[in-house]
Amino acid sequence: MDCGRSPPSPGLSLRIPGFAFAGVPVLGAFALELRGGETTALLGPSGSGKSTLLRMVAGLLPAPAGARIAAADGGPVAGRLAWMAQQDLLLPWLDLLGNVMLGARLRGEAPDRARALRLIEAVGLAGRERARPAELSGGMRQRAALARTLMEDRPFVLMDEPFSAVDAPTRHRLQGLAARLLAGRTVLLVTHDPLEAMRLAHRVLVLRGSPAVPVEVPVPAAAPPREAHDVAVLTAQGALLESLAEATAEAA
Ligand SMILES: Nc1ncnc2c1ncn2[C@@H]1O[C@H](COP(=O)(O)OP(=O)(O)OP(=O)(O)O)[C@@H](O)[C@H]1O
Repeated sequence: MDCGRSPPSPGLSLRIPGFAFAGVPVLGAFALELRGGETTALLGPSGSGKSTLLRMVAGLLPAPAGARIAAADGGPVAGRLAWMAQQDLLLPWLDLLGNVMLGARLRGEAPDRARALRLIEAVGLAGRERARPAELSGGMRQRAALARTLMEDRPFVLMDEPFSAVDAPTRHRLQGLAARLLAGRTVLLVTHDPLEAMRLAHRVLVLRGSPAVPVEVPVPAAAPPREAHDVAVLTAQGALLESLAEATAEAA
């Protein structure tokens, strides 16, 4: 199934004047353009504000005064976002098909059952439509979560450590699947995994400093998805790891 978007999704423009929780600064002031149809990976030390930024973009946290989060096509951001988290957030009492169609049901719309079935097939879960989440492995549940994210067919996709809870080979397969199915969307991917960032992202940012601001790091010349064993990917992964170590030392 071709889930890519053509033409690609619009870009997202973020201008954050800084952000604090109860007076404790978390994010510094910065402006960031997420290019349309591209995946931007965001890394940084634990507590540097990655999820905070993601939640702000998603509208789950009130943006501070003076912040601007805008779509490059002038359209709204709210209502055009899909979210995929580390926890699959599947409802245990619904089967796989019910979970994939949940968004439409919650909005009181008639779900597109044929599309849901095609997406379930695309993530390799055909034949498991009637299975409850408890009957699926962790990797299968994340694939189900990916199908549910794609079911929303939103131009903007926010992913918060989407594959961190699964084993390395499963993560590797899920990354390939996500790259194929999310092609053309504007994706902001929070991850702790430098290899994941270098495989999937057009641009890689590290939150550095205190309060933290995103700093761009070099990526291999080839367009993503990139092979994990590619020398350029491994070299970039090493450099990213060093940048993360420096960021962690700065934050300590
Ligand atoms: N609701 C909240 N109220 C107060 N402080 C918060 C709240 N949410 C997060 N924080 C604080 O804001 C800072 C940034 O948290 P955030 O979850 O964005 O970090 P992160 O980079 O995503 O971390 P991790 O990699 O561990 O998930 C942390 O110091 C955290 O304790």
